[in-house]
Amino acid sequence: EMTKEQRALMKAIVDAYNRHQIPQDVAKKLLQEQYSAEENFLLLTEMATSQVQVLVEFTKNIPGFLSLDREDQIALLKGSTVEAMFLRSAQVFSRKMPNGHTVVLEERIRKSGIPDEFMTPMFNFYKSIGELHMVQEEQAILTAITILMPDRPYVKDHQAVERLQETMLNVLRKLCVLQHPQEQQYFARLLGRLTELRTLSHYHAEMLTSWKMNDHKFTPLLCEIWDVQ
Ligand SMILES: CC(C)c1onc(-c2c(Cl)cccc2Cl)c1COc1ccc(-c2ccc3c(C(=O)O)c[nH]c3c2)cc1
Repeated sequence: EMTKEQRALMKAIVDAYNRHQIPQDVAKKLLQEQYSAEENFLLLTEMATSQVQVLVEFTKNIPGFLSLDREDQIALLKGSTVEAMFLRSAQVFSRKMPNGHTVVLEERIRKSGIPDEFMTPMFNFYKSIGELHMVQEEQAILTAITILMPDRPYVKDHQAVERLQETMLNVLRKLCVLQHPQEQQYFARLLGRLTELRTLSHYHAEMLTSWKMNDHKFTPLLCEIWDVQ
């Protein structure tokens, strides 16, 4: 059973996860603008920039995050943004957005100059997340666990991050038993997705390089968080 503290922690994280979403007018743009590769790239850049802002706000609401060393907070954000955005966009796909967003988002990603060799692993990941049928609480806590990864580059106080992440892992483990009682290994499968996220973030670094080579422009926020340009 979950303790009172664990239930309070889960509520705080799920509320933050729901409170911070991409503004609807930005998400709606996916449906409106036309389909040139240039236009798609610009739209995805706008979505990513908006999503980074949403992630920063969500992260600040993770209990204990703001008590971490400031430089470690930055290191965790920089190190986890791509993975958290793969998780978030995967959830958008598995949510089967009502007004066809999913199809449009997939189309725009497929036609945005991303080299084909990254498409397969990316959409395999989206499929594997969809098959898990995560509940919202699991999505929110898994995102927090991804952000609180102690072995990100440049993290100094490894232990402080590990303590926070461990608290989240304990909540997630209990939540999985509650939500998927018939699936013994559900928790293990969820954590397996975090390994897949690491591979995707390596692919993403190569995607960035190939976009940079073709002189694609990013926003100042993305340049800062992804150390491009
Ligand atoms: C700079 C650009 C070209 C880029 O580089 N790598 C990636 C990239 C890609 Cl192409 C795939 C995965 C991860 C990244 Cl960073 C991207 C595009 O990133 C994103 C990030 C996030 C959304 C995203 C989030 C939420 C919602 C949402 C809702 O919540 O209601 C409704 N629509 C959503 C859309 C889309 C695209």
